[in-house]
Amino acid sequence: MNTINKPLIIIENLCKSFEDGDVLRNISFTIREGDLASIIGPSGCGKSTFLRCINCLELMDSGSVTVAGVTVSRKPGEVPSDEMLQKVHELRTEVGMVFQSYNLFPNKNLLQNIMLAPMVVKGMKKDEAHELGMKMLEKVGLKGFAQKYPSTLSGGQSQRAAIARALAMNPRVMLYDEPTSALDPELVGEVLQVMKDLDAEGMTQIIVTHEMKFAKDASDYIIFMDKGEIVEYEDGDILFANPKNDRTRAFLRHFVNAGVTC
Ligand SMILES: Nc1ncnc2c1ncn2[C@@H]1O[C@H](COP(=O)(O)OP(=O)(O)OP(=O)(O)O)[C@@H](O)[C@H]1O
Repeated sequence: MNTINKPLIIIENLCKSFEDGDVLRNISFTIREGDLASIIGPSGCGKSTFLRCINCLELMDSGSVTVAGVTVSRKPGEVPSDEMLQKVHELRTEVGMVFQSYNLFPNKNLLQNIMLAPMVVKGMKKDEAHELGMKMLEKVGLKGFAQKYPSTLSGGQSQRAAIARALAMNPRVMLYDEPTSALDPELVGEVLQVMKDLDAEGMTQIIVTHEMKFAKDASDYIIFMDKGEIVEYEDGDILFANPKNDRTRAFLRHFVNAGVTC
């Protein structure tokens, strides 16, 4: 953790509902450049929705998200304008996302999987994309796997390839939605190690995870969510309650009464 780094992701008053009710309730939070934040919380509390709203895969109902200086902002009831959708597009180019299911193209080898988006989306030349693809595979420890097809890989190798593919778009931020949940226990460590390596290189990362030990050991922040709110968060060894949240006010009072300054 580097406390002098500047904010890279600023989330303000983020709200999102689906037919069954409110899923994100007025979330505000800031993540500094280079930090690794883990989001934990009970099933259905809104972790994935929160992550998906950060890169506007789900457009918020209201509030704003700023990533690397690009802001998408929406007032309650506002119909998305072309300008807003342009901002969504800009913001999404700053963010790479990795899912529980690796979503690799089965009919392409690993190198082709990684080369595709830089060539199609960014118009990169084939030679350059090839060089980039090899570099990304090396970064995740899969240099010798360039010609392999997804069906021949373990889950851990597939997930590392999915990370390499996201990295090839040169994002400022990486988001991971339960990246190790589908893996056999012995394969979890190799994927978490890639995130630790990226952290050491200064990549800003947010991970929704059930890996408590990883969250505790590797994160700069742990964000605890419950019922669509951040109820508390841990920054280094200090646990902060969310002062806007009724359920955590009592918690905060407990700290103040105990003489701890939050
Ligand atoms: N696209 C959607 N349409 C309708 N409801 C949705 C949609 N996405 C999420 N939800 C609902 O929003 C709530 C929060 O879901 P979300 O996946 O964000 O929770 P989560 O904390 O990530 O859960 P889990 O740990 O089980 O993955 C759930 O009730 C879910 O059914």
